Amino acid sequence: MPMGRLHVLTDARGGAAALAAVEAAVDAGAPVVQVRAKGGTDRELHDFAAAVVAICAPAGATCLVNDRVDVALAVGADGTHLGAGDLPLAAARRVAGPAHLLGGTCRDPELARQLVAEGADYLGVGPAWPTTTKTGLPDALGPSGIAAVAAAVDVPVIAIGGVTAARVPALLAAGAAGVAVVGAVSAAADPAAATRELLAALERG
Ligand SMILES: Cc1ncc(COP(=O)(O)OP(=O)(O)O)c(N)n1
Ligand SMILES: Cc1nc(C(=O)O)sc1CCOP(=O)(O)O
Ligand SMILES: [Mg+2]
Repeated sequence: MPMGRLHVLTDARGGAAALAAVEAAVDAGAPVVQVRAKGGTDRELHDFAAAVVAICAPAGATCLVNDRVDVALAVGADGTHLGAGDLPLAAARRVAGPAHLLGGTCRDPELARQLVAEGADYLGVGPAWPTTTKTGLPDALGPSGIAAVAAAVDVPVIAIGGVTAARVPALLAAGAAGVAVVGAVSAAADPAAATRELLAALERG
């Protein structure tokens, strides 16, 4: 399955509003949705992820689950995105098999190379710019930090953190294959229009 260039991450609170934004984004052509829900029970995460798969699958959109390869497999998602505190990428690969998409978060070329050696299909690299969506992140990498990682590996680099349509050209020029967003779609007054704007920026390059 080809890796889409726009990853729309769900509002971490989950629920009906998050699902409505996913539906609008997928209807507008978002190729990848990442289920990113924090703070709920395993059952709540499972049910939310299953609902996102049910939106993505008929539209041909790829569905990834953040943090939890077990939940991704249980709901029939296409892949899992793993961060520093999650199951190691190599372990997730052993559990999920070769066909399951696996992405890993990294912020420097050294970890990027390690994750690819462990079997990463793509890398999420950030924060590209400061973000209000997540706390505790290191300083923003800027396009030059994204470029350093993109030059080190041959898997797609998906830039994340403070991404807007206006910032897409700088990221593509840095070697990013695509972008991941939370606020730019989930917090938009019109998530479908916001998705179309991001897709147009990616298409223009
Ligand atoms: C595409 C993409 N890149 C990076 C991240 C961050 O993932 P992670 O390090 O697991 O942090 P949380 O998202 O769990 O807060 C991502 N989710 N997606
Ligand atoms: C979930 C996440 N991870 C990041 C990282 O750099 O690892 S930045 C981020 C939040 C991205 O949200 P927004 O598009 O609203 O800035
Ligand atoms: Mg995570």
